Amino acid sequence: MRFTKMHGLGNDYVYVDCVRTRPPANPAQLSQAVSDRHFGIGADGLILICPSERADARMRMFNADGSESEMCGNGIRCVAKFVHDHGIATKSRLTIETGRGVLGLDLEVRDGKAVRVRVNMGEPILESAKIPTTLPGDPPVNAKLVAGGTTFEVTCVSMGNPHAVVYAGDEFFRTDTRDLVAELGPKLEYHEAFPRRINAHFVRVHSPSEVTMRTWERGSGITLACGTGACSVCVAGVLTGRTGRKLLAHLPGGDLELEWAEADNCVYMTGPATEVFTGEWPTA
Ligand SMILES: N[C@@H](CCC[C@H](N)C(=O)O)C(=O)O
Repeated sequence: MRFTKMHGLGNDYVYVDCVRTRPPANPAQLSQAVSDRHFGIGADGLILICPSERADARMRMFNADGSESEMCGNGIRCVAKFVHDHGIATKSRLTIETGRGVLGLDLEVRDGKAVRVRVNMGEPILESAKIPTTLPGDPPVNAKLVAGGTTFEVTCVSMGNPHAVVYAGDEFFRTDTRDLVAELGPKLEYHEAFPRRINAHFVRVHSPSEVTMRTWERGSGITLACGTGACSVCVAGVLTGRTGRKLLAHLPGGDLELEWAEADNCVYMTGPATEVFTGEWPTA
């Protein structure tokens, strides 16, 4: 099986062209195998680029544990780059079908290759999270819950896939002694309030237009960036009055530009997409 390793801000996936080659029989199992950083290719998961009747291509994304997610923000930028650079559709405006519908993308092309992509990530979904306790006076997306013995105030936003945003102290950004994201991220992911599990983001606000965030991803653990997560942080910032509609998010792997547009209620995400190498994965 031919594959291409790509990343968006270090959020890396193995991409397989299923437009021109047969799709893998068991993508969940394949994702676990290729993602293994010691015995596989090494990745946060697997993304299949498939034919679509409604868009230029369709993506299916699998986390490193084999679970399938509805969407991947860093992944969709790389899918667009692959579709463009590898000649599936050589336009600078593309549509990609995802688990949350068809999304539109604008590619910045240099020397024939897409380098940056702006994605219309669609409207945030705010009523999807089922949370037992809401804070008095807060919208239902805000909740207080206890995970791993720590009380969290979370803001839940779905971008097709579920996210919990926590405004956290400096201790969540230190990794020299004890990594609280590694310790408490999984407790939030598997919290009983989230029957479909959740992606957890720990955010420090610098100004109304700038944050730093770290992520614990559902099904993949700590990653260097999460695109849908950064969109949820942008929305959560507006909902909680902490940040404005335009946001620069610093993630461990680099920066994303975000905007929750008033005009159409959609979230726009802009960031890079990078191809690393191609190879052959042995199939039985
Ligand atoms: N890294 C992604 C999100 C991948 C899916 C996520 N782990 C989930 O299960 O929902 C992104 O860039 O959005």
